[in-house]
Amino acid sequence: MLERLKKEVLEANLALPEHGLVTFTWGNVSGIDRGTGLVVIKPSGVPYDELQIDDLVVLDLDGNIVEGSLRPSSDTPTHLALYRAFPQIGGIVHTHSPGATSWAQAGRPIPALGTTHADYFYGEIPCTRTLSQEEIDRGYELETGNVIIETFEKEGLDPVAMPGILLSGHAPFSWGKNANQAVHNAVVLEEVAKMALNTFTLNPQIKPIDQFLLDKHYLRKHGANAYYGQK
Ligand SMILES: O=C(CO)[C@@H](O)[C@H](O)COP(=O)(O)O
Repeated sequence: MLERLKKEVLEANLALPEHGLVTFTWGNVSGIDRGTGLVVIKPSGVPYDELQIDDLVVLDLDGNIVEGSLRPSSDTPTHLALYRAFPQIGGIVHTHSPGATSWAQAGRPIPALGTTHADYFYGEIPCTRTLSQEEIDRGYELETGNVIIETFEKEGLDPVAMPGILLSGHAPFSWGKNANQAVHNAVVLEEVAKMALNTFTLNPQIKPIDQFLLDKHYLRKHGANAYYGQK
């Protein structure tokens, strides 16, 4: 079942330690087949160097396990909530990458301080509010998804133009049209988080880049008039 998607999700999970985004079993990647509505996700707590394709878990969007003998990632409810709310996305990554996690723990959004940021994220990378005790008691991972969705609705954000977010006190989630693009965006989020930390150290008074420069860089890579690369 879903062999091609499973292969893509396995390779995307194995790319996390390759890019230095995870330590031990931290983090997870999933992908969705929009035709069937089935999601493939990493099993919970399995070391990446032991992960096999048959360990992956297949679920429907209600969280029912369709295939797999292992327990799915503990973050599965978050992934499923985002797939239900954001039909444009096909892959999701969660990590505790140190740079982005530092901003999340500080409860601060990452401002667009340069063109590297602007190439991938159309503006400030948002940070959610913290969850209440009641929300945590209701279901931490599901409410984590809900607070991400709430943030996007409140700030009027497009999940395609803003393929990531910071969970206050926790760590980042990134996404894309598929698992591989979600990993790419997770790598970029970590890079721009580290760059922003260093930029503020060099110049604490730094301000976000001008809107026209943000537009120039984002729109040269995305949208109908994109001209970057060989597409
Ligand atoms: O955020 C956390 C733990 O705080 C999780 O994302 C773990 O980092 C990975 O959990 P599994 O996917 O292995 O259940």
